[in-house]
Amino acid sequence: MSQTPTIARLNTRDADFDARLDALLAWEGVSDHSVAARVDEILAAVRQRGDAALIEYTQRFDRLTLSSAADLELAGERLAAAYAGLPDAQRDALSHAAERIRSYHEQQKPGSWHYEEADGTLLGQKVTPLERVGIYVPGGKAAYPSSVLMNAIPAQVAGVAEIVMVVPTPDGVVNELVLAAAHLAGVHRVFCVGGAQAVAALAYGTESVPRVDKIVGPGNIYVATAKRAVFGQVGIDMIAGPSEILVVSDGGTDPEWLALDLFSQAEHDEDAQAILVTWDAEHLEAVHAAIERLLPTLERAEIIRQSLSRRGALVLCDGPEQAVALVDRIAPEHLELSVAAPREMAEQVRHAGAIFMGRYTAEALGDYCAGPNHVLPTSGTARFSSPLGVYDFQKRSSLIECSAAGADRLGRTASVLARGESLTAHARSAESRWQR
Ligand SMILES: NC(=O)c1ccc[n+]([C@@H]2O[C@H](COP(=O)([O-])OP(=O)(O)OC[C@H]3O[C@@H](n4cnc5c(N)ncnc54)[C@H](O)[C@@H]3O)[C@@H](O)[C@H]2O)c1
Ligand SMILES: N[C@H](CO)Cc1c[nH]c[nH+]1
Ligand SMILES: [Zn+2]
Repeated sequence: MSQTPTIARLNTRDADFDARLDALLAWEGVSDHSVAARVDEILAAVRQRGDAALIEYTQRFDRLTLSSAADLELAGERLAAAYAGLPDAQRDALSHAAERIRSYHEQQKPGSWHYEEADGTLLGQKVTPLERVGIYVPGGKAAYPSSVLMNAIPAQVAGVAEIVMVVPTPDGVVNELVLAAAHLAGVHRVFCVGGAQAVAALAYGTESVPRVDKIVGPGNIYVATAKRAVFGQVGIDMIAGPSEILVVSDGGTDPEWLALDLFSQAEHDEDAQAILVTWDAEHLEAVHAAIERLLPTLERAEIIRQSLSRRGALVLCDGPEQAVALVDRIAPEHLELSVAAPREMAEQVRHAGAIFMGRYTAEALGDYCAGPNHVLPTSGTARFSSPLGVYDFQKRSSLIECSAAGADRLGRTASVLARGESLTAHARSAESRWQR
């Protein structure tokens, strides 16, 4: 009986390489009709029946029975108590991570700007924080206090007035670190709901959950599909689905380090993706051997095994240039450049959510405390999306103030263009301010 291999082996020289890689990259869930149909049904139910539907779905998918809608929300004192009750080591680590994330995001803060032309006309851009945002913190297969910090801190730095957090608490199990992180990061309200129903509640509002202006944060296929579906009703940040890592190695890094780096993302979800690309055939064998050796030692071995066998790959390519071309084709969420000259290689890369440079930079450090955001575009959307940042929590308004002379000068150009469009009311509006 043939056994499913732990991880696929691909060679760019094989005739079926492109087809096999494309099949691995296709994230089934995104186009899966049954997921989309279920999400549509959930969104419609929450939109129509509000809290009642939210309670039903929470019972069905998170096995949490709530006696009333009021139980959906956790009080601020509960968050503060969680923070106060943490062991010192956890409180210190959370604070250290929060400080580093805050410092990094402070650098992103764009200000309003304007300039004046010679005739006194002023042009500019006013930056305004969003009023109320919803942050989705995943919680189905693992608890993510780090995601609380990564979502809430940039919102706070941007000056958002109200941060509403949703997080599933399967079987009613509340994670103290998640609550403590919410307290530390200045989250205003926390609701114990997850999945598509939580996204629906934030998008449409229910009797208990306030409707928000934008929903941000990562989640599984139900969350990602729901965010895509409500876009337009509310803003969304990006599609941040199951985690991904692409490691490019020149053969000089300890194979066990790389095996663990691949595991670190594979352990998130059976749908997560971990890929190694190298042009050193012996090294590929060594990483493969390290995977087989270390996998049984991991607590989440079963999730990792499924993720690696379904969506993982060890790819042998011809050299660094081909490796960079593969990176751009895959556009991974996380890219590790485990090579001798990582900065030079990073300059060649166009598409990746975050680039981790050098043999010592384990992607896991970025997940928790390096400082940059860990909410990143997945499934190839790094081609056009960026990491979650302060800019996601702000919007911009253009500023225009014409002097009398400026109104005359611009009015003459506008008049010609408006008449060219046969929009004569526009033309006459501009002409009415001419100085004659
Ligand atoms: N891209 C990023 O920045 C980033 C960061 C952290 C985590 N992640 C990813 O987020 C995901 C978290 O997933 P998770 O499952 O642990 O938590 P989750 O909170 O995203 O999903 C749990 C919810 O999914 C819903 N659900 C589960 N099965 C369902 C079903 N059969 N039908 C309808 N709804 C169902 C339930 O409502 C449940 O509350 C992982 O894929 C992880 O890799 C991504
Ligand atoms: N790797 C995840 C983003 O894809 C973030 C995370 C949180 N905790 C651990 N990892
Ligand atoms: Zn991670």
